[in-house]
Amino acid sequence: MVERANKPKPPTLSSTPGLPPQATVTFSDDNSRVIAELPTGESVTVLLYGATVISWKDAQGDEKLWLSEAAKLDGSRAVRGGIPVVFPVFGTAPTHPQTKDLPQHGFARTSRWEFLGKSTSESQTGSAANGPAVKLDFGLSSAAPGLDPIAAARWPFKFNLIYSVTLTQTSLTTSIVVTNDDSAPFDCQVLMHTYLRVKDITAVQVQGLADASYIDKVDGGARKTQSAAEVTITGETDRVYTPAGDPGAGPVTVVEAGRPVYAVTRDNLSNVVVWNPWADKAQGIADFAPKDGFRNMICIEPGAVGAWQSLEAGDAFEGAQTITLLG
Ligand SMILES: O=P(O)(O)OC[C@H]1O[C@H](O)[C@H](O)[C@@H](O)[C@@H]1O
Repeated sequence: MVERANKPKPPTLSSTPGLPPQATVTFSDDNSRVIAELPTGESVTVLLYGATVISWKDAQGDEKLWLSEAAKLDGSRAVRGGIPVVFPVFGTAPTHPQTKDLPQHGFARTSRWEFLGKSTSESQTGSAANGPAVKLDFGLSSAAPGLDPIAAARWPFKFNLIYSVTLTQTSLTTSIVVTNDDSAPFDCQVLMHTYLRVKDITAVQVQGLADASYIDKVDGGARKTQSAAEVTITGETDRVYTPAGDPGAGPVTVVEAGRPVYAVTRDNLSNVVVWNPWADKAQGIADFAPKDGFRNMICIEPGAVGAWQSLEAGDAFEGAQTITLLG
């Protein structure tokens, strides 16, 4: 049962001018969520609350993201699942003067964003046409009526965020541009808290993090190095990885029962958080359901959270992730 804060307007459906009829992309915007569906059946749903991607389905209708059955979709709390946007602080930062009073993961995920519009194009893989792609743009600024009021009062900077969600037949890209519209500099962190759906967490291996340094939040923030070639999940896992080299260098790949299923590539996002609450922690998270749902999810969270992004007045920061379906 979907809960809504306001009585929705009737959905509006429209096709896309500029594309041939057989390539019609379908849109629905009911003032609480935006849905886009490619002619081949892939779809994405974005809740305006938090600009949270709450569903990404392939052409067969198979869901790629994990969303808690107890997730609140009515704006009463951050969505448990999908892809919440973390800004301007990851976790909490009690010793950082600018963000010390903000709630966990900031306020982007608890603000109502504005839908700025949609655009379509032909996506390419190398030189091959890859069908239509659709891009949905969302905005949140310090002047927005939907800004979380409590959080905004605790972070009094002028800012602008543009968040874009791009769907192709084989991938989902989320990208963010943070602009400092203030006359003073500010520090921020950004992260895309992606809950990927898996069939059985005990059969999952995460590749692409070998030799990366990480902070182990389950072990009191100890600094470690990933010695095994693959990360496997056998208990509560909460690690902030900093892979060496350029963020664009190589994907983080989720392999399930020996079969690669997702490749996550990063653009200008230096960190990757790997999170699974496992049984005990899931038990204590009120909106986590079913309680054994930790078996069907793994969070792979690209972000810029290992250090502060210091933006001078007028400066911008841009980062993106692309999740590609494999196999
Ligand atoms: O419960 P939330 O505020 O949504 O946070 C969920 C999780 O987010 C990240 O993955 C952090 O690394 C975890 O420490 C945290 O538990």
